[in-house]
Amino acid sequence: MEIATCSRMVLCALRQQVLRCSSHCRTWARLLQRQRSSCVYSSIHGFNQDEIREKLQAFHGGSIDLLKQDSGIAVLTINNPSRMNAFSGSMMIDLEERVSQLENWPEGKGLIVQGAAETFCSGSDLNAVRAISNQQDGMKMCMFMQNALTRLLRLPLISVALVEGRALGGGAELTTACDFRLMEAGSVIQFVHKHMGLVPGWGGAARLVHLVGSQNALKLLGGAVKVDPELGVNIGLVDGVLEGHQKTEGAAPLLQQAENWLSRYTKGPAPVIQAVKKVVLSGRELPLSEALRTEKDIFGMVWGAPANLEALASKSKHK
Ligand SMILES: CCC(=O)SCCNC(=O)CCNC(=O)[C@H](O)C(C)(C)COP(=O)(O)OP(=O)(O)OC[C@H]1O[C@@H](n2cnc3c(N)ncnc32)[C@H](O)[C@@H]1OP(=O)(O)O
Repeated sequence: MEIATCSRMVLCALRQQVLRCSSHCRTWARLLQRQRSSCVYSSIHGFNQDEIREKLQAFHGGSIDLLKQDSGIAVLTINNPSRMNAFSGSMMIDLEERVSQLENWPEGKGLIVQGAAETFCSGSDLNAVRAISNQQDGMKMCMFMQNALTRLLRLPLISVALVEGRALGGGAELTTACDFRLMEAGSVIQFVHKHMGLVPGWGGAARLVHLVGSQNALKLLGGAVKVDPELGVNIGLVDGVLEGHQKTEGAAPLLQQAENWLSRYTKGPAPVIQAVKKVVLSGRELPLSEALRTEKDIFGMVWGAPANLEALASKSKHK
């Protein structure tokens, strides 16, 4: 083949590659924009993020810790052991910041949300709740947490709440902002809101109805039912039960068990795992026509991409 013809072909292939890349970039940008604008509340709802952050900052204590691992699985730890991992105001801000970090993690595939010191989370810090018991501040805190937890659930990562000990009130709501829930034998999830003269406000009721149906949700909220692992599995709230590592001799540490459980869904390249989460998320949340269009966009990003080309070249069989 003539050198000129050969160079023309290379140039043509390069141009196609550039066009393809810029089209992918535009699709990514559009999807990311969709994800960002997917906060439930913004200024048009009278929500002022800076104002509520300033208020929440006054109630400090504890932290939300993020560990991003080379495996592509991150661990988010609710860390306030002296208050059974209750959420102080500053922890709510921390949570929002950690979610932002996870939204910008190209290598990410999975997320485990756990509590420190062998319990999950006892909900809002009751000291903060008492201090902001006026209706306006309560609503602002509720909007802030709904935004943060909605973004948590919409991360392009497959997420698991690892429930050890107790998940109460807002802690129970937090478990519903993950794709899956694993419970240690002997642990409890309880929407205790009714006993506090409340209903869920962090989006937990809406998500619970999606997970277990309105009949079961009504029972759990109306009766402030203690959900043990057996009941959780029976009603579809819980996806797996882990051996209590302290009570069962030879059992692996809980976090290790959770990572093993999750790894069957996170095996493979990050762009493919993220695409899997995105198509499921759009199917879960969008009206059918919009979900189908989003699925097409996401499909366009994996079609002909390295993982797809590699699989085609290896002539893999699915026996
Ligand atoms: C969004 C709406 C919400 O989340 S409303 C909040 C719902 N949560 C609650 O009402 C939990 C109330 N706490 C409890 O029922 C018990 O403390 C539980 C979690 C069952 C633990 O009991 P127990 O093992 O006996 O420990 P304990 O009561 O001595 O607690 C240890 C220390 O932790 C504290 N703690 C616990 N939960 C919270 C909380 N949500 N806010 C603030 N502090 C909390 C306790 O007060 C106790 O502190 P201290 O040792 O007395 O200083």
